[in-house]
Amino acid sequence: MSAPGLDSFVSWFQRNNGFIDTQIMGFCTFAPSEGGRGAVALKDIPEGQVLFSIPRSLTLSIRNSSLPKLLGPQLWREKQLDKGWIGLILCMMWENAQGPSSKWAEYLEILPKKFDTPMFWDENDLQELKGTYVVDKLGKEDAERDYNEKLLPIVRSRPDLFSAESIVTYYSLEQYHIMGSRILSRSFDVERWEGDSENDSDQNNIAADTSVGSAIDVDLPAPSSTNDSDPDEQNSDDEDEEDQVDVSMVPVADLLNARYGTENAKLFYEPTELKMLTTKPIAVGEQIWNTYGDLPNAELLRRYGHVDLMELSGGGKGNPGDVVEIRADVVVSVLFERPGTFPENRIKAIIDWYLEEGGDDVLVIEADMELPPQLLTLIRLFLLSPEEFKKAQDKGKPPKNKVDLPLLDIAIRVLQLRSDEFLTSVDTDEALLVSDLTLNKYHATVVRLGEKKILWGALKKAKELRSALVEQSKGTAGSETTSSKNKRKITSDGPPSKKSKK
Ligand SMILES: C[S@@+](CC[C@H](N)C(=O)[O-])C[C@H]1O[C@@H](n2cnc3c(N)ncnc32)[C@H](O)[C@@H]1O
Repeated sequence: MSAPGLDSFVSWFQRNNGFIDTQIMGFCTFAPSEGGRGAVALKDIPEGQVLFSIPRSLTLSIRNSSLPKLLGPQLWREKQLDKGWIGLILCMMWENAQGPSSKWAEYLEILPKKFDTPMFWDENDLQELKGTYVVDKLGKEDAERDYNEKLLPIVRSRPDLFSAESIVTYYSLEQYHIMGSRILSRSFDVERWEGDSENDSDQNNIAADTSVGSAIDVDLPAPSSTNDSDPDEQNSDDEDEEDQVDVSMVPVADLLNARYGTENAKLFYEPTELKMLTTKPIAVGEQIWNTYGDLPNAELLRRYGHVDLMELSGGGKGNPGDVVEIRADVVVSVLFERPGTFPENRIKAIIDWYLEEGGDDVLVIEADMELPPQLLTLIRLFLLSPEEFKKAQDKGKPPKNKVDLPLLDIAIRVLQLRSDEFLTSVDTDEALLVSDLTLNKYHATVVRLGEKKILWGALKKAKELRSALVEQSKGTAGSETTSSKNKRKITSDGPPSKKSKK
């Protein structure tokens, strides 16, 4: 079974030593809400079965493309083409410009040229995402700056490799966005294998692969990191980790769709090849899913151009992985609403210390709608006396957190201000979802509705907790002079973790 247009790609894959178990798996076109083109089980498949395998030499990465060698390794490094995605984008543009003579011609032919991601939306549709942080994360301006200031000068400086005519067709800004979006929605972080070196790219690898492969126990594959690469993550401080993976386009593996909680196949890395194995039994006729980490709809939309909508255990539809992010500056806005109470220089000193200590500048409310411990920790810092704050600094961690009325009042106001960033109500969006919407507007409505439901659920919980505390304080008034009984100890995450900030 094959989806339309895949025949010459599949032949190319098999000719180049790719393996697909065509007895048990085929390609077909599912409904758009099921991912469109994808893979289907042709028989009942047990867990642990190899569905297909891809020789490492067939993955498209800066390691395997011929361009880095032609440009020269020194220039490649000088221009930082080995950092982030820009090098891979250039390689993909280059391979595309080689037409049928590219090793990946048949593969490039089946990759999408159009995307439903907000990167390609007009202003009107982007407005629909107001309240979510999706638009701020698109990185469109950064991408365009990289194109104009990094990629284009390199291309223009080597007319021997990039002719003037080819620049217009193959190295345009439009192509840059297309290649970037292909990487965002389909690439894998492929772990390197032992014996790998800067110089052993392309077909020369085959011999090295074989010798390395024979020395490694291939029966014990390491679990893959699925295709969750992102330039933000690529540019992380963790250089060591970055050195261990190649962001790669992986033919066939990237034909599998994803849906929350449904993963039944996963990519495993071996010395000479990558193998897609079933992680659960799959019944005949079922879709084969390689889910990318059960992401919230905002991230699914930004990276892949789709959303997950399913029946939720508590009723209604949504994505159980949804979250709401709150920037720390919303907390600061609440403090500024109380002039004189929180002097500006004190706010700044506290925020600086909190960030230095590894506090996140974005606080995340998850689907359980609980107030994030980091949000409470941050608010608590502002409520400390100067002496208490000094003590916290000396100790290198904030004091143990407790929820009391002053803290809860600020938290409630933070949630209200964050809610005000959305233009529509839950009811309005629910009504919109059953009306006739364009795909982009439908996606935007699903994303913001999911976030608002969590936000408003959290607000409701926080208000209920406040009422309970007020009641409690009435009950204990007179019998206690301290407010210690008014405070409910929350499960604190202790000091902020030293995680990298995004
Ligand atoms: C890795 S590719 C999967 C194969 C892809 N359907 C194809 O035709 O090449 C990821 C893309 O597939 C689509 N997709 C995957 N899972 C989906 C889902 N659950 N619902 C809708 N679209 C999905 C999205 O367009 C996404 O960007």
